[in-house]
Amino acid sequence: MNDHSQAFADRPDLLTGSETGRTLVVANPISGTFHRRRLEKMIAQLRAKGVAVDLHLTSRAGELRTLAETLPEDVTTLVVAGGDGSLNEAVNGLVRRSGSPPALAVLPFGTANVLARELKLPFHASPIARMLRRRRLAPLHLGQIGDRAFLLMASAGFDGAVVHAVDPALKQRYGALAYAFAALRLAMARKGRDVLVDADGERIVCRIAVATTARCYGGPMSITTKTGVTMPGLRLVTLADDRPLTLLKAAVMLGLGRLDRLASVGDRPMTEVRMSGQGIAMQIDGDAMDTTDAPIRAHPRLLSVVVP
Ligand SMILES: Nc1ncnc2c1ncn2[C@@H]1O[C@H](COP(=O)(O)OP(=O)(O)OP(=O)(O)O)[C@@H](O)[C@H]1O
Repeated sequence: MNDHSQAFADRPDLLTGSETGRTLVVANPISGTFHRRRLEKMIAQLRAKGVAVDLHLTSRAGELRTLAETLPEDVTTLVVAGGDGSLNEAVNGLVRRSGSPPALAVLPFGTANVLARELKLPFHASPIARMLRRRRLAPLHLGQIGDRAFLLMASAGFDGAVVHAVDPALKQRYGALAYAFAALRLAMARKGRDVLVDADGERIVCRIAVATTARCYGGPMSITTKTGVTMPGLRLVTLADDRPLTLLKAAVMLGLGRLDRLASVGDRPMTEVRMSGQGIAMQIDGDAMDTTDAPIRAHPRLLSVVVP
């Protein structure tokens, strides 16, 4: 039993099969901070303690989703060694399984690693191996946009435009700084576009709209204090204007975890939201996505995640 046992009270199947099953580690070798030796050290430590572990390296985008959907039944833990984009693929495979899904775990190798920050996961091999052996589970609440699941957020407006504008070569080289460069360039040059948000029967016009399951955003920064991935309920966070000074203030307040102090920020619970607007850009879990006005809501399936 653990602190989250109550949250699993009506889903005991998510807590079963812990010690006897196999663990599959799927690593994305192109994720931002991939580190072969850290990966091998974690696996060696698990095997030394008798945990049955297999390793698979992805060779293309999209592979993880298929793997997660078709995992053999005896795999009870899927460890994603990668970032939030890889995790998004994994959850989209796991929610399509008919039976009880394996627990998800993370060896953070991404650039922003928002889920890892949200769950306060360790980043080094030994504490992760210990965490996997202890196998303490928490519920992982997801959102969906249309039929695609997300584990952190789906958003439209300035932040979507930044994700689309990031140069992959700069991201590989400078990591999270590449987002700051892109944001600065866009903030100075770009003509803002309205995002039209239909939120549970109300129309909101803003410049950034984020439907979030998570507390963290863009790394360790906090976009809301009113939800988190282990809690049910999405929040709709909006920013009414995206002039450079407002964006600067928003960045500072995000860093302080007090975004809701800004007059131009809205933070409300949401059930169903649609986002639209001429020429707006969208992102999902930190990756660019095609613009869609498909409904955004809580995902009906609950997953479980290994936590410290
Ligand atoms: N072998 C591969 N070759 C090319 N792309 C891959 C491969 N494996 C996975 N991908 C894609 O790489 C994308 C980015 O990977 P990932 O999210 O792991 O790292 P990141 O972008 O550095 O981290 P973060 O999302 O935390 O910023 C994923 O969306 C995934 O679809």
